[in-house]
Amino acid sequence: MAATTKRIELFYDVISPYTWYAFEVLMRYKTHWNVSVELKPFLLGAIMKGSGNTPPAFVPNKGKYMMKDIPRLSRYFNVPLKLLSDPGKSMFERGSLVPNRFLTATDLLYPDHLEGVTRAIWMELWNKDEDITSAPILERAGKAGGLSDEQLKKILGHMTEQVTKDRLKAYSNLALEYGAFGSPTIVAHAGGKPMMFFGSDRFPVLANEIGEKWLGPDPDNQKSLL
Ligand SMILES: N[C@@H](CCC(=O)N[C@@H](CS)C(=O)NCC(=O)O)C(=O)O
Repeated sequence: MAATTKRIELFYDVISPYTWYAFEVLMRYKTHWNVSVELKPFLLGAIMKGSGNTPPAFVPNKGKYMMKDIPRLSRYFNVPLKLLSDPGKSMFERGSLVPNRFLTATDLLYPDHLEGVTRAIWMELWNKDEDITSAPILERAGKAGGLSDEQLKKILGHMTEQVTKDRLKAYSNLALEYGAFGSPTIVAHAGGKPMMFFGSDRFPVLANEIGEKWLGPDPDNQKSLL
């Protein structure tokens, strides 16, 4: 009998720090687990609205907790994430529509570059504290992610095309259909019904459910904690 082809969908918004951790873990595990990983940019604002949720930082004590939790997790996951100087401005005033359209257009035109460009945008916001709604910063991220000047020009022109807006909406709606209420939303397909997981802290459980081994957050790093 042919082995089941396992796949994992990562629905993600680059505005979410926890999602950077989940993204790197999945990219590391691509070569360890018998799975394919599909990157699906979505809009966290649409997920919050569609599910009737609110951002956790709106609860003051959760917000304070996150300021402590996020740096701890940066060390645990071995991801160079740093706190933002003005989270309100970066996360709620500027929001994530522009970078998500940039990523969606990248996915539509040059899907092989989506992983690299996504990582580079996370570096700009969550490591360098830059404005990821600004065209020069997106262009810098695009180049760091391997795009040529010509490709970048096409992507920037494609960001406001209907097909890009529709795709972003479709991925947000699909995530809501799976039961999403936040980011990261991870959907595992391993033969039975799709299994939805929320958070970068569910990997040991996910591994157990799909019959793969959890070797800690950074399986190629000897010091990785289990
Ligand atoms: N426990 C999760 C928390 C993830 C999280 O708080 N994600 C935020 C966005 S940065 C969210 O969408 N939260 C929705 C909620 O907590 O209901 C983890 O460790 O990854």
